Amino acid sequence: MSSLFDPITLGRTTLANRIAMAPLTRNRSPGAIPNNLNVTYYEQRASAGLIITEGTPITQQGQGYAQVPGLYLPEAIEGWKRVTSAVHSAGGKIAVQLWHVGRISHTSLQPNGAAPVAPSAIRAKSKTYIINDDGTGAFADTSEPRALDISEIPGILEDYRRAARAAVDAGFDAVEIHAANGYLIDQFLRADTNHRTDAYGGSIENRIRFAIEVVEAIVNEIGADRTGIRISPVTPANDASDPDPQPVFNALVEKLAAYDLAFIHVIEGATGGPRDNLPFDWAGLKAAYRAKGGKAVWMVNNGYDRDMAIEAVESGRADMVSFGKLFISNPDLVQRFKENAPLNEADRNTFYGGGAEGYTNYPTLALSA
Ligand SMILES: C=C(C(=O)O)c1ccccc1
Repeated sequence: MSSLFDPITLGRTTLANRIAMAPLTRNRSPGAIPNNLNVTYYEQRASAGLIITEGTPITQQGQGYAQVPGLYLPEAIEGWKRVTSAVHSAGGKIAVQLWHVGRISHTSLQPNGAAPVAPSAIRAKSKTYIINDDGTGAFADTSEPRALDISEIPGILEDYRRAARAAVDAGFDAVEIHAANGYLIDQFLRADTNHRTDAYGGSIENRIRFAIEVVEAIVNEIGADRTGIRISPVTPANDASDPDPQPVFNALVEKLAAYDLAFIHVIEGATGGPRDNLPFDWAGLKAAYRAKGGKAVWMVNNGYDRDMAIEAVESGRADMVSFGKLFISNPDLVQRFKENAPLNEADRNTFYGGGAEGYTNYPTLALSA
C-alpha cells in the first residue's frame, strides 16, 4: 500500500513524495518575464514532490491575463532557467504548465489588439485580468473571440512544440499541457464552445482531435516521459460546459493511453469549488484509461485536505494529489502534512497581482516556532 509521503516515478524522473503543487496564477511577472521574486516563490516550495508552475502562455496569442510569465520571449526563458535552477538546487522537481487561453482573453493583451481566437466565435461569460492605462490591475469582461480557420491549427501546434522545447531548454523536468478550465483545448473538447463543422467539431472523435494533436506535437518533440496533461471534465470555469462530459473524457483518456504519458492530472468537480457540482464517474474515467493500457501517474485535485489525500493514495484511487491554495500559504506543506501541523490561512486579497505580500512572506514551521 502506497503512502502520500512515498517517492514515485513520474516519467523519466523520480519524485520525493506524492504531493504536487498545483498550477496557480499569481500575476506577478510584468512583461511576461519571470523575475527574482518568482524565483524565491518557487524555491520556497521545492519540497513538493512536483511543482507545476502557474499557467504559462506559449505565445502572446495564448496570453489571457496580465503579468503572467510566458514561454515565448528569450528573456522569459532566461528567467525560467533561474527558477528551475533554484528549485533543483533546493532538491525539488518542476514542470511548466503550457497554456493557450483561447477565448479567455482581452484585445488589450492580444497581438495588435486583435480578437482572441477560439474553436467558434462564442463569447465567454467570464472575466480576465488586465492592466489599465493608468497601470492599475482590474478584472474585465473577456473579449468577443473569432473562430480559428482550420489552416491556423498547424501553426498553433507548432507553437506548442516550440514551447515544449523551450521548457526543456529552460531546465524543466516536464511539461503539463493545460487542457482544463475552459481554455483553448477545453473549448475544443466541450460541445457548448465548439460548434465547428469541420474535422475538429461535431463528433466526440472530432472534438478530442485538437487535444490529441497537441499531445502528439509535444511528445514527438520532448518525449512522453516528460509530458503530462490536465483536464477538468465537469468544471464550469470560464463558462465551460458540455451536455454529456463522461463519454467525451472517457474517449480522450482512452486515446491518451497510447502515448505512455508521465501523468494525467484531473480536477474533480468545479475548479476551486464543489466536488459534486455535476454527476461524473471519476473511478470510471481512470478505469477507462487503465483498460487501454494507460500507465501514467494519476494525479487528482480539488478540495483535498490532508486526510482525504492520504486516503486517496493509500486506497489506490490516486497516485498523487495536487494542492493549490494550501501551497500559497504553506510553502512547507509537505512537512506540515507529515507532522499534521497547523496550516497558515491564505489571504485571498493577495492571490492576484502585487509583490511579496501574500506571495513570499508566508512563514514556515521553523519560523513559526
Ligand atoms: C490558469 C488558471 C486556471 O487554470 O484556472 C487561472 C487563471 C486565472 C485565475 C485563476 C486560475
